[in-house]
Amino acid sequence: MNHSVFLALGSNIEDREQHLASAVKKLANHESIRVTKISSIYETDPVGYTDQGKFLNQVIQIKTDLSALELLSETQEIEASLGRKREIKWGPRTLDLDILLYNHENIETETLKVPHPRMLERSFVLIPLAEVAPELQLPQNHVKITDTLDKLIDKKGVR
Ligand SMILES: Nc1nc2nc(S)n(CCO)c2c(=O)[nH]1
Repeated sequence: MNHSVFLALGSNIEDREQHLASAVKKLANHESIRVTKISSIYETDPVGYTDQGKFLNQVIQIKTDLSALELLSETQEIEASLGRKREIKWGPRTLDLDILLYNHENIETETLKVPHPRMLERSFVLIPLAEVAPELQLPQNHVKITDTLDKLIDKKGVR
């Protein structure tokens, strides 16, 4: 298992906790994936499309032998198996399973961008990520995740 990957999970359709737990279990049961770190679960107000229920968000670290694109098809399969219907693009979802970081690689294909393009402005991603990997240096800016989080909080004026 020589690739370190961080995944973001989110759900705002009940049973939210069950959807997150099922996704982690499916990943852990995959023969080429080992779940190595699991963050706390955070209840967060929806950002972007705000006319929807609160999310539960979580970040996990996995070690895997899968390539990034092989992992993407596994995550899409798990989303589909939990009933993910892409009705409204930014609308409610049973489960979102996003690849945040794949080693320290920059990947850009039609179907996959890593590091996740919106992760630096998402406190619902950065806070659980900082919990499981406080020493992580982000490939985008080579800044420690905890310092990036401080900047985001300053910018939003939340203290
Ligand atoms: N708080 C919160 N807001 C969100 N808006 C979208 S879209 N999403 C889905 C992210 O891919 C979320 C989310 O996971 N959490």
